[in-house]
Amino acid sequence: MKASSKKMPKGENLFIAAKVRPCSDKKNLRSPLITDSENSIITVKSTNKEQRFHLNNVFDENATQEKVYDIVAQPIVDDFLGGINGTIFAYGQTGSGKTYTMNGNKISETSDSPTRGIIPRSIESIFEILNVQSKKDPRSFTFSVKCRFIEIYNDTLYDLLQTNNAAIKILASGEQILTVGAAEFVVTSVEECLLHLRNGWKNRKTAETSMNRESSRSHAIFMLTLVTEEIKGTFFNRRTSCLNFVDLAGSERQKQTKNTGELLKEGACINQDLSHLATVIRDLGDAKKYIPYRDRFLTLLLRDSLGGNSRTSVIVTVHPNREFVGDTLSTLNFAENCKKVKNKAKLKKINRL
Ligand SMILES: Nc1ncnc2c1ncn2[C@@H]1O[C@H](COP(=O)(O)OP(=O)(O)OP(=O)(O)O)[C@@H](O)[C@H]1O
Repeated sequence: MKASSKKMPKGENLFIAAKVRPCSDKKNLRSPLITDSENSIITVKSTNKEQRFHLNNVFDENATQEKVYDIVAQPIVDDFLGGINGTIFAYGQTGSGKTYTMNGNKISETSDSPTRGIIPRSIESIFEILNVQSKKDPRSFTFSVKCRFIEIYNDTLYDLLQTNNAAIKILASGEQILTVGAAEFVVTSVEECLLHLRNGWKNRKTAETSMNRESSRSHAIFMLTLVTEEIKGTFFNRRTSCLNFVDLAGSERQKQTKNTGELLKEGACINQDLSHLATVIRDLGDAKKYIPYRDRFLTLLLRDSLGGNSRTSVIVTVHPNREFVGDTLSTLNFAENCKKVKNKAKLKKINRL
């Protein structure tokens, strides 16, 4: 299988898209956002100025989940099948549609549901392509897919696939980032993989806040590892690649959320992680020599996805309501900084028989 970069610009830069969710308040029709999807520009009108952001893609509030998948995720999935690591992550303020974009409208949606998100669509595409290849050539092509699912909650890592939701450790060993103690399951079909995804999602920490009825209180990372073995003439080709789907918790302003107690503590931890992520992205954009990945679990886990051996797509989600214009600007500035980050995705070498 060949790695390809269909629809994604050649080169190593991160692919950055913005998505506007539908307005939550029908009376609030004076949205400060103007989307020009044809030219991939989003403009924010605040009190007395206009700020334009030119990204790789801009999806307006009518964009379908299928379109978002085709542009943001399919090229990364194709490369993953060809042996190249990939990451797709969603970033944005609380309630702006990250979980909707990554997973869908509900935890379990059927395979014909138009609202299913990037993760189930990617899983379907991966197994469809692998099964076609292995049926065509069962003696010379074999594959194995494994999945893990972890969350970072209040500065601790948990395994979402273990019923006791066990705490796990993260270790940086040379080029590798290891999640020690995380369960890893072999999955042989779309259904099996989706079952783990849904079970893990149910274990994820969420809570009702004033901004979102089911707000994620943790960063969730669903990880797939693929090993393919192919014999071509006198060549034996073994490739390993990882694909991470990251649904970050949303940034939140205490003034707006009015959270107290545990929710306030969680919010502070989420904001610290996101602020450190923004620092790492800025430092990478400025080509600094030392990047402080190790200072937070989130950035350590994403080390390869940001400035490392991976192809990465970032989808920033924004709310069209005027009251959130400050958060929208902050999210789009984050997107603007991501544009400067360069990755160095590598394909492992072919071994001769
Ligand atoms: N494109 C969309 N179309 C229809 N509904 C949407 C869309 N995007 C988001 N929503 C709805 O908006 C609400 C908030 O979305 P979601 O939970 O995905 O936000 P979030 O960014 O993940 O929030 P948090 O950071 O608080 O977890 C949900 O009820 C979701 O169904």
